[in-house]
Amino acid sequence: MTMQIVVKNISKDFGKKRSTVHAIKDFSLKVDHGEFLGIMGPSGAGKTTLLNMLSTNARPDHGEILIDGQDITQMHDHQQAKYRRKKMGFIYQSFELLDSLNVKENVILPLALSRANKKLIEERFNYMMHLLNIENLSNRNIDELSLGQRQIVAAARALINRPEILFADEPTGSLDSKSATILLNYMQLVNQREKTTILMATHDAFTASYCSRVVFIKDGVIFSEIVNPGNRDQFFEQIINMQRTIGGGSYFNVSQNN
Ligand SMILES: Nc1ncnc2c1ncn2[C@@H]1O[C@H](COP(=O)(O)OP(=O)(O)OP(=O)(O)O)[C@@H](O)[C@H]1O
Repeated sequence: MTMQIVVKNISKDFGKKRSTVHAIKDFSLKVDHGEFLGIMGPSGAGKTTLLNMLSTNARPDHGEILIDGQDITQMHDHQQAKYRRKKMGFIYQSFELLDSLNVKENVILPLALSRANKKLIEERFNYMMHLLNIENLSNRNIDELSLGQRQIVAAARALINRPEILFADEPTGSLDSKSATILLNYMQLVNQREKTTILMATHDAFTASYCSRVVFIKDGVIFSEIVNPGNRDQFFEQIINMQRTIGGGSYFNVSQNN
């Protein structure tokens, strides 16, 4: 695999002088093409701030973020917006599906916005619905779907324009364990079939056990990392142990999905 993302010494502060929060501190990271990377750490560790900077939704105060050699922090806002539309997909806990549109209209939205031709839109739509096994939901309204179904539909929308990088922030946060498992299996499938790089922040050890590597953040810096040994149960145990080492109290959810 080749290097896709190179983060060099980025930092991000919030607030004014006296009450400054150093959310991310002199942070460096490398991610290969096709990795499924988990980002874990206690509440307030900086996970969301990091994902926001990697996805051009926030700018670091210092440092560089190279994606395939290009420093995305140096782009103008409109260039970043175009870059996001073309290369990135997003799955967040809150879905952000539009209630006024049906499933199909929601899923094809990213392609429709980038004015793709109709044939391509139909092809990609059919492929995604088939891949995620939700063809039967095409004509439903969003308010007729279960939480789990909404999350899978949100995943289909995030993936329809074949993003090179998929960002997921607590994607299983509002799902029961069955729906979470279904979504994670699909994410893994997409990672393997489409070679999509996935960057996922989560508190949940079961969710993280689907990753190929997990980095643990504490107080804005990398605390440690673990590579999946090729066995999910074993990886799960290693993740739980690392969570215990880092601390962060009961906020870590180690049992819900297992
Ligand atoms: N817009 C903001 N304004 C001020 N402080 C912020 C802002 N966004 C984040 N922070 C602070 O930066 C630190 C890192 O927050 P961040 O949301 O990245 O953590 P996190 O690891 O994602 O936490 P959680 O697991 O609770 O979502 C926290 O101390 C947070 O309070």
